[in-house]
Amino acid sequence: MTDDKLKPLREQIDAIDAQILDLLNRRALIAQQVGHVKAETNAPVFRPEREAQVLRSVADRNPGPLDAGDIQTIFREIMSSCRALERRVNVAYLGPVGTFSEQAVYQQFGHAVEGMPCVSIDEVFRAVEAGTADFGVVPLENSTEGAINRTLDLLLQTTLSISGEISIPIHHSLMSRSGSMEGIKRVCAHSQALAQCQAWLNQHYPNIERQAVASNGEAARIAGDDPTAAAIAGEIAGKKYALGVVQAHVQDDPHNRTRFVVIGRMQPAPSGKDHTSLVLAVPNKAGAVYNMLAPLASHGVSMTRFESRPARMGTWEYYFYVDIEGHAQDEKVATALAELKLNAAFFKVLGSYPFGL
Ligand SMILES: O=C(O)C(=O)C[C@]1(C(=O)O)C=C[C@@H](O)C=C1
Repeated sequence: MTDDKLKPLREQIDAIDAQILDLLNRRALIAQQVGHVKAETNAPVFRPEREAQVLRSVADRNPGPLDAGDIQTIFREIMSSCRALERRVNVAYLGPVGTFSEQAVYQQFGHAVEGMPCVSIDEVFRAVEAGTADFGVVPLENSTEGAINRTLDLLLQTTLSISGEISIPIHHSLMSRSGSMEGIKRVCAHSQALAQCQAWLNQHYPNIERQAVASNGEAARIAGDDPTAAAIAGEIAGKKYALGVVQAHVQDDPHNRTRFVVIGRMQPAPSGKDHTSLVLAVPNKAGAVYNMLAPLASHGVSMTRFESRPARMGTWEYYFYVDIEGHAQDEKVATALAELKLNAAFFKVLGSYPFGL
């Protein structure tokens, strides 16, 4: 009975799938032509501003019933596969596989990329600077724990630019081989993850040793090998090492998120909705920070983030990491930046890039 009703509906789905298949391949053929044009001029294959515009436009035009976010996920993968026909880009990230950094790579580039897990944030920068990887993805800040200082320090020194941002919800799970805490003597995780779960751990397992390891992926690997170790990590990492979930969502803040940035040698053109990241320093005198930022207000440029970091050596006391709305090529931003530069003892534009989706 049910099958009788399903048959004509499935026939309609089959017919539509044939059309989708045809259209996808027609799109891919055009992307291949784009690839040839780019190859002639050595132009970059990955164009974050164009991808952001396509994703915004499909979400805006989406009539439903499919969810706009789901439509974007589908189109991100379509563009990823089309891009891979032009050339498959390599993306270095803080490994091992199964970490939130890897998830951030796929959220930005789709799955048709070559992921290159690296052992440290330094290694990610080195791989991109040396040209071994086209892009890198590094964590910049966590909503509970604040800035990732190593990333800030390396952004100051590097010749690379920020070409994208990605925000990922961070849900930590406590996991072990058996899926229980019986016989568990230590809980392993990255120090940031231990910090993000400390109230929960204090309440539930105050007497179990906590061990900081290089990454949550590494913690999951350890727990996969050692029946007396549990790991705090994302469930993707847990699945990779066949761990059972003792308790999901053990992070203290349910809205915990990490913001990642994409680093590379290219500088995206304006997409219409962009952020620009800067590093500034001012001479150490009263009112200097206030004066430094005055051009932003006077030209109507909004500041979305302000972070200070000790300079450690040299003439200035602090570096200020500032994010603003807009692209460095937008007229009012360009004017404000030119004025900022005049007042600053140190001034570096880290990059302009599309708003994270
Ligand atoms: O428009 C381009 O430059 C393309 O290469 C096409 C395309 C796409 O599939 O839409 C693929 C890769 C780029 O990152 C942007 C868009």
